[in-house]
Order: sequence, then structure tokens, then C-alpha cells
Amino acid sequence: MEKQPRLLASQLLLKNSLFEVSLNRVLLTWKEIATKKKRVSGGIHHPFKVGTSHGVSVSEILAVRELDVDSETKDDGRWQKMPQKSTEAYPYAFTVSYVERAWQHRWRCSDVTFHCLEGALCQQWVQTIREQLTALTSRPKHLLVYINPYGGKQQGERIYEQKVAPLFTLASISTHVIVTEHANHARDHLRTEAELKKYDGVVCVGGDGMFSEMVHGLVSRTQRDNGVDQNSPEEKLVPCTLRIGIIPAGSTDCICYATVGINDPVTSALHIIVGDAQPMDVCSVHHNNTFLRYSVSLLGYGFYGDVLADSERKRWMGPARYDFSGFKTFLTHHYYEGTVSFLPATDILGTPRDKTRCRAGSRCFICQHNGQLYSEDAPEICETDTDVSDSEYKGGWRVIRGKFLAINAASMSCACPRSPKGLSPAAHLADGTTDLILVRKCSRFNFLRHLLRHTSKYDQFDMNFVEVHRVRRFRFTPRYCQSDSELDLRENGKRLFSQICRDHPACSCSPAYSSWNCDGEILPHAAIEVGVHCQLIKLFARGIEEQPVFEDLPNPCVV
Ligand SMILES: Nc1ncnc2c1ncn2[C@@H]1O[C@H](COP(=O)(O)OP(=O)(O)OP(=O)(O)O)[C@@H](O)[C@H]1O
Repeated sequence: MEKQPRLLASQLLLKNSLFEVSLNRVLLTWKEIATKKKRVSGGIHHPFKVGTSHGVSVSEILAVRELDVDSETKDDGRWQKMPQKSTEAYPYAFTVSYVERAWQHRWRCSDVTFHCLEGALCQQWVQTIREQLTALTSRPKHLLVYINPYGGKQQGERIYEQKVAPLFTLASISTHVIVTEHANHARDHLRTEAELKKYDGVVCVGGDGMFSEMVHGLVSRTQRDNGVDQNSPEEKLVPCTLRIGIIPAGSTDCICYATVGINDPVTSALHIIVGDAQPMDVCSVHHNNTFLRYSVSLLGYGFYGDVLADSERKRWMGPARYDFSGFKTFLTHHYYEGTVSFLPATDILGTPRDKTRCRAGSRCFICQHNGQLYSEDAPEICETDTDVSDSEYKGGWRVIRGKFLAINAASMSCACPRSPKGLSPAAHLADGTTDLILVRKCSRFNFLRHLLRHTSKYDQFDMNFVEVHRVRRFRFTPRYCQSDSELDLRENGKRLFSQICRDHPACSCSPAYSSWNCDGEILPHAAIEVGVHCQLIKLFARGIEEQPVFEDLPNPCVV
């Protein structure tokens, strides 16, 4: 790494020991040069620590402030008794707040206080560090915050006020806070009224449903402002410039897990403050040239659609409804006939079966490489032929007809506490593709084996009735056309008593249609067309920080 010129270096007192403190554009370091008593801080480890040398990256410094030593209190309101010796000999002090990594991807705000002999030196340190922080242009200064007071355990407002707002104040971020009054309040406000030019980002306090509102509001607004017609499935959408932050306060926080690695409000707030940026793909879902919804995680027809549709009717059961409906749907074992057509992503790095994981996504080599290809509009030609009788190629599109228990499209791994690997463990957040998983009709026992593999180390795709393809677009057409009246009935939430079983008139078999589960929302339309829009949005996140395994890549990924 290029050696950075020093901006400042002084001998300062820290907890009764003398330290050589040094600052350059990248790092603030402090190294003990004389101690009366050795102290080792336990528990949380420091970001960089070589012997008695400590360091913090300037990009992870949250704030710096002068300390009023005499008043024995810090300006963030927390009391701190100053050691007698320090205040006498070193009467001036400043505190640096920075990010410290804790357990399981958690981040915490830590403070270190240095004491100086002279007031001028103390001010010089504060001013120089502040100048470095001001130079970090990716940090937000003004945020628009939406709080869902009814998400999860209805703690959204408390979580924001107690855990997040003090950190934003510490980092001098100004906020405009809106507590939502009804469903889709945030989406509609973002789409129409919000004065977006005033802000550097938007933040939601809630679960995946709130995040989906932010995506719909922001993407729709961006297309409208740029004159793009969302109803055209072929239209290339304009990426959103504002980043979205998620403060997790819902019952499902899957997007937060996938992009930060943990659903912890303080960690998410710190990622926002340091100005992280994680690009993310968004799928657009259309029916008959009409835009239906955007999806960022899972689109599931058959099993996952049926589980959601059934669980919605059992909301009174609370979270237990998912287990109940899952078990019931498994027992009913319905399959659905139809045709899946898809455009394989042929020219990219990575496959759904490799060992590579999307880690620290904004710097993920696969996301970077494939994102670059997408922006260059690489041609999608697939010349190969196939001898499988129910599968064929048409103009680069592959067409598969069959009876399916489940058709799932995972745009990210969809890992969550219940399924730590996720539906597609090797899916990437920002590579411009989605993993299309087709589970054909099989015995209940085999389907159970497949489902159980999501929770074990075994490969859930290594079964002859399961196939997985990394695709850029796909369509599904059920075997029988859905009439407008059926759609109306489903859209209006009424039960379809007369299931249409045209090839089994006795009606003791599978219904003709399932619903699509679109990121936890039901789409009543069976026939849909889906396109992936590469890196359409950006989050205040950096992906999961872990050393990835790069067995299948030609070059190691720099993370
Ligand atoms: N003030 C409000 N009143 C009622 N519903 C709201 C309000 N604000 C937002 N919503 C809706 O509540 C739904 C659930 O919110 P959220 O995702 O924050 O919590 P959640 O507990 O994780 O929900 P779920 O588990 O149902 O996804 C969202 O779809 C959102 O549209």
C-alpha cells in the first residue's frame, strides 16, 4: 500500500499512559511509548492492533469532539470521571468516536480520549480530524427517515429514538423523520411529494415490507422523473442515485441479513454514517405488458406461493402461521403445469452450483465483473441444442415445459436464521442475474429431502428432479390461460372455490394455478415476465464481511 504522508503526530496521554499518536489521510494510530501500568482491553477486538499499537481507519471515524475536562462530562451527555493525574498535567482533551467490530458482523461505536498539554494542540487535532471527515464525500449529511410504528414488535419509534438518532446526532447528520400513518404511506410519499434533492439518502425503520415500499417509491420516482415507462418489460430502467438505509425493526429482516450480515439497528446506523454503498439488482415483474411489482429477493410459484397465500388467511395465528401453512402446503403436495422460458446468463463469471459466496458485495469480484458486462450490454446468444424432449431453445431463450412443485427465482442467497445457506447460496447481490430453481413433480419424500437440504451442508440442487439456471430474464405461462374473472376474484382476495382442473374433471387433484410470492407479497397472476435490472439501487451497506472461498474463480477476489 502507498505510504501516506503524516498530517499530525504528537505525544498524548491516554488513560495515564503516554502514546505516540499519528494521523494520515487513511489511518489514525496510537502507540504506547511509556506506561505506568499495562492495560489490555478485553472482549471486543480493536480494528488494527500490532503489539501496543492501535489504529482506526479514518473512513470509520464517526466524530471527534473537544472534551471539557473541568466539567467532567462529555458533550454527548455521558458522564466520565477524569483521572486526577491527567487533568493536572494534561488539562486539554479530545475524544474520537469510531467503529469497532464486535461479534457476528455487529458494529459498535467506541470512544478513545487523548489528553494534551496545550489547548492549541488539542484544537489542532480536532480540526485536522474534522477536515479529514469532511473530505469523505460519500457520507450522508441529510437523511429522510420513514418509521413504521407497527412493524415487527411495534418498537420502530423506540428503536430509532434510543439507538439510532443519538448516533446520527453524534455524526452531525440532520434528519427529517416521518412516522407512517398507513400502509404504502412511505411509498406514495417517495413517489410523489418527497423533495428528494434535499437529501443524501432515505432510511426506513421496519422490516422487509417497509424496504419494499422504499424500493417501489424510489424506483418509480426515478423512472417517472426520467420519462421511462415502467409498463414496458423491455425498457432499461434508470438507476436510483439516492441510497437506501434499513434500520431493522420488522419481524422479517432478510434484506438486512443479506446486505449487512445481522439485523442490528446500531450496526445498520453505523453503516449509514460511514456512507457505505452496496449496489443491488432489482427484478421487474410484468403481466401482459403491465407492470406489477419489483422484487429484490425471492419470487416463488407453487410451494412458496401457496405457503404465503395460506398464511395470509391465518394472520390471526401470528408468526406460527408460517410453520402451520408450510406443513399444510407440504402435505397437499400440489404441482402446477406450465412453461418456463428463460434467457440464460451465458457470458458471466460464477454459477449457482459453485462454492463462491457473495461477500462484501460492493467489492465482490463477480458482482463487479458481471455488472461491467451488463453495462456494456453484452449480447445474449445461446446456440447449444438439447436432447431433452420437454426442453428447447428459441432465439437464445430456453423453453422448458413440465409439472412443477416449485418455481423459485432467487436474486440473492435469501439466507435467514431458518435457512442459513439460503435458497441459492451462491447467488450474488449485484451481478445482474437471478437463480431460477425448478423443482419438478416428485414424491413427497423426495421433496422433503430437498427442503431439508436448505438447512444442512448438502447441496439442495444435487437431485434429479431439481435444476437451477442463472438467468437474466424469464417467463412463466401456466398450461391453461387464467381468465380475467379468475384474476379479479383472486385480486379481490376471495377464495376460488371452483378450482379449474380441466384435465382431471373429478377435481381431486392439483388446482390449475398457484400464486407468485413476490418478496412476501402475493401476486395473483400466474403468467408473468421477469427481467433483472443490474445494480438498479444502492443500499447503505457493504455486504457480508467474511473471507470468501474462491475455489471456482480464475483470480482471487480482493475484499
Ligand atoms: N402506519 C402503518 N400502518 C399499517 N401498516 C403499515 C404502516 N406503515 C407501514 N405499513 C405496512 O406494514 C407492512 C409490514 O411492515 P414491516 O415490513 O415494517 O414489518 P414486518 O413486521 O416485518 O412485516 P411482515 O412480517 O408482515 O413483512 C409493510 O408492508 C408496510 O406497507
